[in-house]
Amino acid sequence: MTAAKPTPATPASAAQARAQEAPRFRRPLRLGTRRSKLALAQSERVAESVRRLTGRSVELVEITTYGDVSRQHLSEIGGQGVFVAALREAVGLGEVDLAVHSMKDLPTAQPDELVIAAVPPREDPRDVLVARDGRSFEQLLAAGGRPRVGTGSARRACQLHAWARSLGGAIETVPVRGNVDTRIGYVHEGRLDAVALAAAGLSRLGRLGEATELIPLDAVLPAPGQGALAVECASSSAHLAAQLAQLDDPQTRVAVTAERTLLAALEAGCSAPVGAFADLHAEGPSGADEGTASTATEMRLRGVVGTPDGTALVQLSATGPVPASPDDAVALGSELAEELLAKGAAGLMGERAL
Ligand SMILES: NCc1[nH]cc(CCC(=O)O)c1CC(=O)O
Repeated sequence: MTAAKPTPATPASAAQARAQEAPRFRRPLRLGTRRSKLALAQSERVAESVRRLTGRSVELVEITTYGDVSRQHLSEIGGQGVFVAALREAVGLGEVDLAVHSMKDLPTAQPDELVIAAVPPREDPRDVLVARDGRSFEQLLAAGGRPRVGTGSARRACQLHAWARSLGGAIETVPVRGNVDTRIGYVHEGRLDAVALAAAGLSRLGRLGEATELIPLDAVLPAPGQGALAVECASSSAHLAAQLAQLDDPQTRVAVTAERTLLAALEAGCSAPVGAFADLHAEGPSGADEGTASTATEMRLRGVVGTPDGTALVQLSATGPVPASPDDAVALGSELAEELLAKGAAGLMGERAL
């Protein structure tokens, strides 16, 4: 600390300055959230960023969604969209000012009255395994029998079966749902040999250390948008949207835009076995450097579609210059979707068990 100086007449921080510029915005912002630990963790993290950026207080408003109370299997009640619908409704009705969604749970159709004001920097997009006795996937397979792997996701089931086969083994996938504790509990209770989860979810709960393996992207592609968040507000809240835009990471936005375009173009239901991942990298042979924000020149979009038993699977990739705007990312997503459809993707999705 330097010696005390006379207190300046101007506000001490940029945030306070902004708050003073717009006194009518000083009531607390209401951020609608689901009540699960994961939703609360990611909502609180975004709330903290919004407080820092705007100097406004932000309060969390818990909203119970049908998906939280129903014990039905997700594919029967309409997939992850059920979690999002109630939050979107609350934003649309002005009951809350904004909502934070896991991007992968967000339906690809964007309602006119809502806008994704920010897509913050993405976390690790990969899936992980939490396996018994700290075992790797290969070790589980080597133990013989058919290890029981819990997942409620057709995408994960499809690719995990295919991965096991590529290693000369076989697994049994067991549908599970419930929160992270419940799922991991099945492994500790000995009911399952492993469960597959999103790294980002565990990480946001501070539990990534419980993962026994980060599943390589070459084995299992994540759900479109996995690891990313969407900060949504009413389209009519232009001032708020402009403030929230400061949380936006353009690279994450173009990547998830490409992935979600692929999903939409495949006309896939949200429980369909579609994986997609776009990464930005420096030009050159595939597998070259990851490419940082400044050096990336290309974006590669990978997509996979298959049957839940993993016996049929189409995986392709498309590479283009780093999109200058989300619209350019749409082009790459559409192109890859067309190629996947030409290779029979529609037939594979049609075969999925409902
Ligand atoms: N399916 C529910 C869901 N929605 C978002 C995440 C994790 C966070 C993310 O992917 O961004 C999870 C849990 C999981 O799939 O393990």
